[in-house]
Amino acid sequence: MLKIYNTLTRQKELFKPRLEGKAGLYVCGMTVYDYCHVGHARVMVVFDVVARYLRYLGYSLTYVRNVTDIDDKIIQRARDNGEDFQSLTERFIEAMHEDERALSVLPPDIEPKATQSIPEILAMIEKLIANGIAYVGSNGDVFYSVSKFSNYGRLSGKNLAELQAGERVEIEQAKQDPLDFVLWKAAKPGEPAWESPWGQGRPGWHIECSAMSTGCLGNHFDIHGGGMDLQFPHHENEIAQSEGATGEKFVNYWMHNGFVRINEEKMSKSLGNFFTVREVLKRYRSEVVRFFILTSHYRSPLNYSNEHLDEAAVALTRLYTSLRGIDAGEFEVEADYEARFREAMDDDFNTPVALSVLFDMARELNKVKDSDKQRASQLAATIRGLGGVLGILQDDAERFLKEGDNQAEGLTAEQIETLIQARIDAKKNKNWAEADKIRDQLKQQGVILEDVPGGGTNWRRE
Ligand SMILES: Nc1ncnc2c1ncn2[C@@H]1O[C@H](COP(=O)(O)OP(=O)(O)OP(=O)(O)O)[C@@H](O)[C@H]1O
Ligand SMILES: [Zn+2]
Repeated sequence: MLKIYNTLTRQKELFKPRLEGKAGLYVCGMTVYDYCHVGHARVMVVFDVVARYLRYLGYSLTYVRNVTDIDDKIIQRARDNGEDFQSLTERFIEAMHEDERALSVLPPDIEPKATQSIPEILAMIEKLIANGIAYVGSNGDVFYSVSKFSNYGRLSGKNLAELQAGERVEIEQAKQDPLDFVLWKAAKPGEPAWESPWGQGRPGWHIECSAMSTGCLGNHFDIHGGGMDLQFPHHENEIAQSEGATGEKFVNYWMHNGFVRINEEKMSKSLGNFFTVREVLKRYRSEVVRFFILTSHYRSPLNYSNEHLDEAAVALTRLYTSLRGIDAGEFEVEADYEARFREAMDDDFNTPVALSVLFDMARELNKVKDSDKQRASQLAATIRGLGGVLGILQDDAERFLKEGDNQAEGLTAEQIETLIQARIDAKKNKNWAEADKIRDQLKQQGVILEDVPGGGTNWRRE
């Protein structure tokens, strides 16, 4: 029986769908003004596995992941580029779809865009005003009145009094209360805008998701997901808006994935510490990247590093090596291993444990390969069958293993020079540990450093 960790109740709960045999899943998707980084890839892959597993369990699933295609950062980037915002967002939506295909992420059933959901958004804001929960501010923006929603703060475990105490004296006079958030922004000159009862403007970020999710899945649906940074305020505000407008419960299970981190920090566009999916795919095969993401439980942090990706490549190669030369034939998935795999996945989608079951199978397969062809084929069929639930191990083993050799490109000269410079800087700062670490890292990549007497560093490939 599937159990899901529900952020709302802070415990694992048995998954009971609202409607027998059916499930609805909504995930907050990308704000499309740049290429997807590995953090975004994690959202895509994690919820792709959730969707695949729900379907494998027999649920008829509707999976919705939105696209935020209008917001401040989009407007700013389009302005910087001197292009209109649609040409910017179209380009990055296409790039996102390419990344998704590369990572074997199956497209969601519905991919609503904010700019195409304006009527639903307006209807919800009007409902909130009619219910006395939203108001038009003195600047023409429409705000949500947080104090009118008694459950505010439940998801993120904050209470109103605490939040209010944390707010500094209001700077924005248009609001009645500092905690109130914007539902509709009045247009400034030259900004993209839509007609509304409150004049030209555009939707706030939170209302988009309330309108798109309920529009696609109904007022009350099963699962809502996104990165853990979205718990507050985004998802808190979604609950307040949706429940405030419909009077019904909004979502039964809230799922949040942990961050992809670099050196203990969230990988993010704003911090500038990110690797785009396409950069990473130049060095690692897409299946390795997908596998890497699955090696960690979705709620745990996932530390991005070349070493971890190299480890993922080695591990995946081990699985493919076990499959080499074995014809899976017509065999069905073997019941005992499948039960163990399911037990892992039923436990809040525990992919690292599910992968360990695949490794156990590979070990047995290696043992019986020469002695028991029948058992070997059955195991191969099981590895491939269960691997498919995770979206891995569907390639031809021979091809995967051969490609592996060609792809070991190593670091580019530019990357090597950058690391050498970082090592020189570390030494200047007497940070010997860091300097040694860089030397070792380069050595692992087959690059040998030779310090020149009197300063400077030469390098060569092993
Ligand atoms: N480093 C990360 N690890 C895991 N999930 C992430 C990471 N960064 C963003 N996400 C998630 O990706 C989804 C899309 O987010 P969005 O496009 O709004 O990016 P963002 O959070 O603004 O990214 P950034 O922080 O890089 O600017 C959200 O569900 C968000 O929580
Ligand atoms: Zn959202």
